Amino acid sequence: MSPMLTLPAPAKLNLFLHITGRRDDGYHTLQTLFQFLDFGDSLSFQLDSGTGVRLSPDLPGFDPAENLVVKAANKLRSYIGSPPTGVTIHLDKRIPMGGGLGGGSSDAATTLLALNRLWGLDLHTDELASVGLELGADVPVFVRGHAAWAEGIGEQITPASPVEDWYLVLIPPCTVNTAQIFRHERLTRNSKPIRIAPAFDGNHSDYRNDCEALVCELYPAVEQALQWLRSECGNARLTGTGACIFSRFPTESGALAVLRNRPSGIKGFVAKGLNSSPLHNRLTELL
Ligand SMILES: C[C@@](CO)(OP(=O)(O)O)[C@H](O)COP(=O)(O)OP(=O)(O)OC[C@H]1O[C@@H](n2ccc(N)nc2=O)[C@H](O)[C@@H]1O
Ligand SMILES: Nc1ncnc2c1ncn2[C@@H]1O[C@H](COP(=O)(O)OP(=O)(O)O)[C@@H](O)[C@H]1O
Repeated sequence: MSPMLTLPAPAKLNLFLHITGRRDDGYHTLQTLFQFLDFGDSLSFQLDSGTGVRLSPDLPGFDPAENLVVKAANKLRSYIGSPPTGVTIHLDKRIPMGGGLGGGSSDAATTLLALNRLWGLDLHTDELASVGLELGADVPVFVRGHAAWAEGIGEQITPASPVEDWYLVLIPPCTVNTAQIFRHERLTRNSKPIRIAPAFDGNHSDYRNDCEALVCELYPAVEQALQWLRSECGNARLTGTGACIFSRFPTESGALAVLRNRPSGIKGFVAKGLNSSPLHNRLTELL
């Protein structure tokens, strides 16, 4: 039996998200600031003597073939032509699905980096990021492993260093469909492009999430949670296309105090913002 490699797949926040246009292929141009969280999924990888990709456990009501972990492993297998071995993967899922926390994309990135290491492929990060982009617009930022400004459809990435504050993340009891939000006629798509500033951290009322108004209109649970969080601590914002919302705090204890007070029926957690991905930190430790 080969040794097992266990790696983290961190969640992300979009500290702001401006939509600046729509391309002919329907994808949207945006400007966003990504930061990782010290909260996420965990994946374990073990090579085996087979040729296929096996994933456990099944996510309830979800076709395993559609899991981005399996898709990432298969995409890498076709990219290299002849996979050296099979692999068995265990996914410990903690990031809420469809929450705007990037769990699927992060799981995919962790799978690409793990198999690059275990199969001894030595593919460059640029190559892994372009394989990842075919799986989703957010995968490259997780592959590169640094907090970043993203432009284009999310694939043009510039490393950034926003303040590593504490965040309270609330999980309203609903799942938002990203494609539904992007195809909606009432989504605003005309934010004026801003210039990237190295010290900028999105913590300003001029910066917002352009999906927020529409998501609140379509998902009252998100609007209620946002109103509550704003009444408690002033700042609160949607991440990605939701449904999760977050508020920033200078201390962990401040965030935990508001979490304890949350309305019944809403889950949440407190986590620290990280500019360096725990996945990359772990891979470096293992070198
Ligand atoms: C907008 C973000 C911000 O982080 O939202 P979240 O998904 O995290 O909430 C992401 O870039 C989303 O990335 P991801 O979830 O990987 O999206 P994809 O699978 O690539 O695309 C899902 C659907 O969203 C639309 N889409 C996505 C990204 C983009 N820049 N323009 C789009 O119009 C497309 O209709 C696409 O079919
Ligand atoms: N391993 C995975 N974890 C989460 N979602 C996945 C996974 N594989 C495929 N998906 C699909 O990707 C969608 C987006 O998931 P996720 O990345 O967690 O949220 P978001 O894009 O809102 O940040 C899910 O609703 C689900 O249909």
